[in-house]
Amino acid sequence: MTNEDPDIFGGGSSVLLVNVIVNGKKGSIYIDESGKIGETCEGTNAGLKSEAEFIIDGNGAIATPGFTNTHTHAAMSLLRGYADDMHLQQWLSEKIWPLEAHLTGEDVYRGTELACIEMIRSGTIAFNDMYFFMDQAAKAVDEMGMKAVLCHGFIDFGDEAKRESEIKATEALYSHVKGMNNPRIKMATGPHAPYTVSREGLTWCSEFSKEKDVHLHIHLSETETEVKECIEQHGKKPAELLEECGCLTNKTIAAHCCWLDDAECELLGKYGVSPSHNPASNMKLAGGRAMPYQKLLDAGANPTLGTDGCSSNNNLDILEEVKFAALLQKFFWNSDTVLPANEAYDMITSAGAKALGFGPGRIEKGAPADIVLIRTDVACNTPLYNPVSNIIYSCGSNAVDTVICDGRVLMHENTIPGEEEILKKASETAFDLVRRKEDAG
Ligand SMILES: CSC[C@H]1O[C@@H](n2cnc3c(O)ncnc32)[C@H](O)[C@@H]1O
Ligand SMILES: [Zn+2]
Repeated sequence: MTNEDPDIFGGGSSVLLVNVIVNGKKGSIYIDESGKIGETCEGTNAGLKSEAEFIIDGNGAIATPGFTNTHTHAAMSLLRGYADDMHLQQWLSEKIWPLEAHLTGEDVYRGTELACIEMIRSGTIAFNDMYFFMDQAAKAVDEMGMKAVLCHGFIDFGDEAKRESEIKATEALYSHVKGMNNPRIKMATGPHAPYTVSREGLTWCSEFSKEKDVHLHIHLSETETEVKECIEQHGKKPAELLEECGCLTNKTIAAHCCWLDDAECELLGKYGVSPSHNPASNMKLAGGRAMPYQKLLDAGANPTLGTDGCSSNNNLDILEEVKFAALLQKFFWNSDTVLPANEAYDMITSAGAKALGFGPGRIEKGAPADIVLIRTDVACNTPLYNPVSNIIYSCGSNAVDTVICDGRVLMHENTIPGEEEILKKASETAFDLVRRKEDAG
């Protein structure tokens, strides 16, 4: 592949991808100035060469739809390696929340930039994010050229004053994102979890989501303890509580979903919820159970994949995650056929894109040009009997060569403009955050 002109990163240009494998055949893809796929065809399509401002020779690369990460806390990239090998509640209350209390908007901006770099490197073009100072996350996403659904993590612990401030933060994010007028960036409501948000808070979030037609992003049934406590406190299982509060819709993304029982899977299916499977985080925090993927799919839900934050994973590599998902499902449910490669691939392409409302997640005429080129001239892609099998099971992120989001080239020939400076700033910011916490005692 050649990168003769650095302006290839600018966006707003027509690009012709030649010599790529697209939908299983050797061919070309034309991307128009508006960032849409104009045409895909077999062969080199010499006719279109004269129209395109840039030509990228894929040198036999696989052209795949860009990947979607449906659950993360991007700026937690700054907390990578800060607290490992702990029980979830202890990890959150003793290490993570005390450090997060010192976060600033600048931290979230730098952490989200770093997260974008990491996600782009694994072929991710869109993500669903829950954290704090989300106007700063939005600024980073805007500059990095990715797509994201952003929510302020809403926690009230049943306290009315806290609820009022969370409502204000959510409303402020709504106005901010609306004002940005960037179709790649959307907001959602983000009730953190049934164990951290009151019924009133959950109901407010569901009503606001419906009124504004935005997504709702929540953690659901990650641990057995939270399920038991929900039944003790509310006399209901967590998914039933969410139904009662209006939180289950086809714009709901529910992270983890490990401990759902059959009836709760049916509920998520009935409302067309998108569960986000987070296998690395669940294994690391020893959640004890894998998301019931097959039950959710059969019930009509839209299972997708997320990495969770960098403190419980500890990276944002969706290709590593998808392999974990395909393996964990088989291991935990003792079935060698559950979550086959083609379904795992759907989770990170079409299902993920559907969950966030970012196009079909397929390479087809008229779709947003969200395209990733994966090198085939590397050991892990040799031989290439089945591109989808290799993407899920063998190739890994170091085979990702070029990433295009809405027609804008974000990475080309393994290069992301500005990466060195972003890593430097993120490292300084992370150490400064920990120093501020230590200084405060
Ligand atoms: C209020 S913003 C999001 C909030 O969630 C915390 N978090 C990160 N990972 C997890 C997890 O696996 N379960 C529950 N909560 C998690 C994060 O640290 C933020 O405080
Ligand atoms: Zn999470």
